[in-house]
Amino acid sequence: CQNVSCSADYKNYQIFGGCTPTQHCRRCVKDGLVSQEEVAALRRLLVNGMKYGGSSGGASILDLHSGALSKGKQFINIYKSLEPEEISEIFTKNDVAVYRDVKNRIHNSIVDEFGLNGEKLYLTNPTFFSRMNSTPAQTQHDEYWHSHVDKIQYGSFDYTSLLYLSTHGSDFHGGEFVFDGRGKVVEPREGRVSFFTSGSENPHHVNRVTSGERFAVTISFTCDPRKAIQDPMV
Ligand SMILES: O=C(O)CCC(=O)C(=O)O
Ligand SMILES: [Fe+2]
Repeated sequence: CQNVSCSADYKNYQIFGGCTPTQHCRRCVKDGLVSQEEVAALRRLLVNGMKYGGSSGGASILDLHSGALSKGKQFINIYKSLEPEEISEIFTKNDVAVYRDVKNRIHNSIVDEFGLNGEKLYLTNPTFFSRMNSTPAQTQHDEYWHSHVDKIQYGSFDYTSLLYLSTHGSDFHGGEFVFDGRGKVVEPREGRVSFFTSGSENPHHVNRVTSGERFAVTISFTCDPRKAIQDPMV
């Protein structure tokens, strides 16, 4: 991991002991936390979900918690617009168990790396699968290449994690993850997990994908129990 000085962003929110990053801000990359079989299951889930939707531009998301799925220029809620049989074509109980296990492992890794109290770090919204490709943007949601700070963009985030389900240089070109400033790059590769504190100490963007398809999962954590979300139900 690489240490960075924490920004003052967290002071604009309530501070939660044993969780809020006020002293230790960093960026970590871990390989080997997630197995090839798990990656394959999650990637299949994402590809299956996209059969029922997909953005008309270059960025599509599927959020199993809220049910949001990109479709054309908008979003549908899979739990409202799809039949139960269609939902079961997207994911099985086993796939959801894989998702939960992987998420818990990443949670534990963040807790260890930052010395947190595990009971005080919660999953938050939005947590979602993403597919990015080189299709020209149709709406702002497709413009994934802009620099941003997750805590400012999404509010509740304190720790952001990213799980990559495809590999830069073989499944797709472009699409590197870049921390702005000194331009430190994380090359997406299958099973790689990157996590970092979500404040202004870690502004970042994704380079435009020039060919192929980039699959990832954004898994977000908060220290605020009021912002906690539950595992998806099946
Ligand atoms: O997919 C990525 O590598 C980064 C996505 C991202 O920055 C975000 O979801 O906030
Ligand atoms: Fe981000």
